[in-house]
Amino acid sequence: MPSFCQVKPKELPSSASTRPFRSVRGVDFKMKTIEVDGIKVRIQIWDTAGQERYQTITKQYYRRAQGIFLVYDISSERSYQHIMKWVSDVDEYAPEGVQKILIGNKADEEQKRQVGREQGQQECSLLQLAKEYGMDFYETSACTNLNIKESFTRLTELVLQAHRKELDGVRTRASKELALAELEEDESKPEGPVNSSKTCWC
Ligand SMILES: Nc1nc2c(ncn2[C@@H]2O[C@H](COP(=O)(O)OP(=O)(O)OP(=O)(O)O)[C@@H](O)[C@H]2O)c(=O)[nH]1
Repeated sequence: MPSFCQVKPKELPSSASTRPFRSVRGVDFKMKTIEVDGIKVRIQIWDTAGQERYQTITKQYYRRAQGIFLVYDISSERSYQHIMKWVSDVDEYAPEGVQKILIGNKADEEQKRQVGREQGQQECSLLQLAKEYGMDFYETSACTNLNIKESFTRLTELVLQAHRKELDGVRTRASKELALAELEEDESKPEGPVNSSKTCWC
């Protein structure tokens, strides 16, 4: 197993089309095209820095997010404990319907593992956390490509599903409002036949 890795952790496999990262302070940006259910989807990936000093900037990026990966390092108990903080930040700053996936990265570092895949029934066990917040969970490795494509595809699927539900909701509301407006219009019309001699100009 390599002790270091040249691959950026949130990168997708090279099979997807890419543009280089544009580095802003504390935030990296990348675009990818991936295929979900036979549909080509272009996604924007904002990789925000974890360090405290970038928090003011990075929090501003939560607002327009449709999907969020909460990433910890399986070889760092500390990074796992920080997940609760990320979760509360997401609750506070991200839009309500944002889709979330919990990621335990560096799965190739098995010999250094500090965070168990399943930590029994303990209150803050990994799966409990994922369940509590309704999140899917993957262990990934940017070194071996484990679950990288799968997790991006899943998050994209979740975002698309949520988007469809929202559109359906808008459509249903719009058609109900239209039906109501038509009903009101009908009710406001005078009853009985219209006097043609008064309305006809010919
Ligand atoms: N072994 C292993 N190393 C990894 C993996 N992913 C990232 N690394 C290494 O971990 C280190 C930190 O990676 P970064 O990409 O800077 O991590 P980050 O979470 O974006 O860090 P911040 O932006 O500072 O929050 C680098 O040395 C990477 O090569 C992985 O899956 N396995």
